[in-house]
Amino acid sequence: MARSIMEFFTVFQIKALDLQQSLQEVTERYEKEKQKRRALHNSLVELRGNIRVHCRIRPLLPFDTAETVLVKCSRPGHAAINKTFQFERVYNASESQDTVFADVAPLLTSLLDGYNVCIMAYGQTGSGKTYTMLGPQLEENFAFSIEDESELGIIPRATQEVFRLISEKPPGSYWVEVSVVEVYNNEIFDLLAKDSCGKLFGIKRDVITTREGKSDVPLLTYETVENASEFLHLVNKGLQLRVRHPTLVHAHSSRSHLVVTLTITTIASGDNFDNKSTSSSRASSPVQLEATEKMKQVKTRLQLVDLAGSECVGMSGVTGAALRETSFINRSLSALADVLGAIAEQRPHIPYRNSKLTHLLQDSVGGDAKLLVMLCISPDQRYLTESMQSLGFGTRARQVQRGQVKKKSFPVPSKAK
Ligand SMILES: Nc1ncnc2c1ncn2[C@@H]1O[C@H](COP(=O)(O)OP(=O)(O)OP(=O)(O)O)[C@@H](O)[C@H]1O
Repeated sequence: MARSIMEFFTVFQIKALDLQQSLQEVTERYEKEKQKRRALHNSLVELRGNIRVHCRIRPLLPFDTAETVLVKCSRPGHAAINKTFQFERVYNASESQDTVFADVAPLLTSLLDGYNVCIMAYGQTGSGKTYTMLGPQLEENFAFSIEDESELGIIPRATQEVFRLISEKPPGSYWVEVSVVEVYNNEIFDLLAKDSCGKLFGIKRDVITTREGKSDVPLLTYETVENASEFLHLVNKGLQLRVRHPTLVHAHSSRSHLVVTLTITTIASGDNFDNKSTSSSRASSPVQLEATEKMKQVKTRLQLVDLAGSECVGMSGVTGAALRETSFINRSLSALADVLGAIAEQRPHIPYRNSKLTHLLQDSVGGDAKLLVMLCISPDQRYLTESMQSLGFGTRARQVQRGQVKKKSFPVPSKAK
């Protein structure tokens, strides 16, 4: 009896020790994870110039880690692959839209602090770009489902977060405008333009370079939105005009690049604008008045980009018009890679104008925006070549050294003479 009680206590002690150990392990792991998240948060807020790449992968191998992707493969008739890719963050299959967004959210704080921000999804067709940026699409049209909030992608969540952050600021100090554009067959379409009956229909627009060297789309429709649901409603309507086409790889393949832009205008308040200097430089003419009013505003831009997927024609089995679309998609994506290559090599000429996509994204890719690339990788071993290409694109993007990102601030008014 005494022996079995002793045994019981020993077992109990060991169990208690186990429990204590695993509790300690869990706490340590939790602390490590918290530190990592804090570091990621800080690095996003402090992002200065370089491009960050996060990789969303429905795994090639079960042992991809939080920062590395290991591709290891031997196929008969092919050279064996054993390659490791390093990114700022790698998401595995079990990581939710919530987790992905939690890593993106700090960029939105930067947006209201005066930085331009661009988040861009890149990857092979069917790899999850639209899912990551918008959420699951409805079958009947291109709209995304807003029923299940946990499935919402970066675009709707980012808008909710922007409006939440604005609600914490003094009323009337910010306003938000939205534009929705698709680049299809190397043409730009304004998806919020309306016909004479007020019905949305995509009007062709052009992209130009302004005298200041910025890219601009004259006559583009900007709609003012006052809350996230107005925004979602508007974007969903615009999305129904987006071109899609079934392919052998993806039944609802996007055939165009989608660029949703939120322009935030910050109105100067007593804190961020020197009222004394304004009164000393009081406007004496309409031109001067307009100039003074402009000085009281700062515009920052959040560009959210769902690129069309790179595609191997042999795999997607497209013919006719869809084949033409594929050729335009692949050409514009290689123009994007060329631009990154030229920036990386610090060439004097950056070929932005080789495609409408790069011309449109010029200010975000080469300019002063904080840029995050969400790399999406297909889980299917059949698409290994395309996955390797995407992983290579992400690696190149990380090597690009850009100029410093610039914070927009209110200009200091010159003193009146
Ligand atoms: N992480 C994920 N979890 C669950 N489902 C996903 C995930 N990523 C993608 N999917 C699903 O996979 C399918 C293809 O995804 P999606 O439409 O986002 O691909 P895509 O990269 O945008 O393709 P394309 O470039 O051809 O438009 C969709 O049905 C989508 O809901």
